[in-house]
Amino acid sequence: MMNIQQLVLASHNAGKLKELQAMLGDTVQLRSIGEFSSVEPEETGLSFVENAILKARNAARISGLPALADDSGLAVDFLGGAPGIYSARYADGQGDAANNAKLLEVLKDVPDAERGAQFVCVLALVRHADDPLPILCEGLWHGRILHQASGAHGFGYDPLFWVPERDCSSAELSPADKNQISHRARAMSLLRQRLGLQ
Ligand SMILES: O=P(O)(O)OP(=O)(O)OP(=O)(O)OC[C@H]1O[C@@H](n2cnc3c(O)ncnc32)[C@H](O)[C@@H]1O
Ligand SMILES: [Mg+2]
Repeated sequence: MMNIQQLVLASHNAGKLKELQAMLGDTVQLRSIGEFSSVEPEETGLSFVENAILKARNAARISGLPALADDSGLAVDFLGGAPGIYSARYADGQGDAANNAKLLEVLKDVPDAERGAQFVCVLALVRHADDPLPILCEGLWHGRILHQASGAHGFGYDPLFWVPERDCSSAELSPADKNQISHRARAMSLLRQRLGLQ
């Protein structure tokens, strides 16, 4: 298939870069789009897929390199899938702590049985900015929203996401453990297969 040694990661999120680079190992060098531009494209799509493609094309255009984008988020059952594609902007751009505080507040009277949620990750890889056939891989991770934050690893909503198969929050998992079972790990495993990396 494709022989990719260097990819630009179309993300300004340091947590994603760390996780994706750890999953790819030495086979592929991920360069951050931050090396080329500090301007973040507006995520105007209505789906994770559209936003991932939009970010990947933008990064390929700016860098001249093949580009990988990750569009991800948290879909809460009780909220009909919100914040979903708006997860990063849930508290109007005030950042992770504000997003988490808002989610806890909105769910404060909701019992455990109705606190189901899934992390979603879509990876999009384009060979160049106008690639007519982006490679798309998705991963889901099912869990539940805790009543309070717990754990210091990871990023974003990790302290609020209870992982049933490990009986702890995803911020209590070691980075290596999270990278084995997360939504991002599942999407990356599919991408590695598509690229012939395993
Ligand atoms: O768009 P880029 O530049 O990649 O960075 P971003 O942080 O804005 O990324 P998204 O637009 O994809 O929004 C993803 C949101 O979902 C959250 N999120 C995604 N994956 C996560 C994970 O593994 N653990 C915790 N939160 C996660 C993340 O914190 C953001 O609030
Ligand atoms: Mg974003």
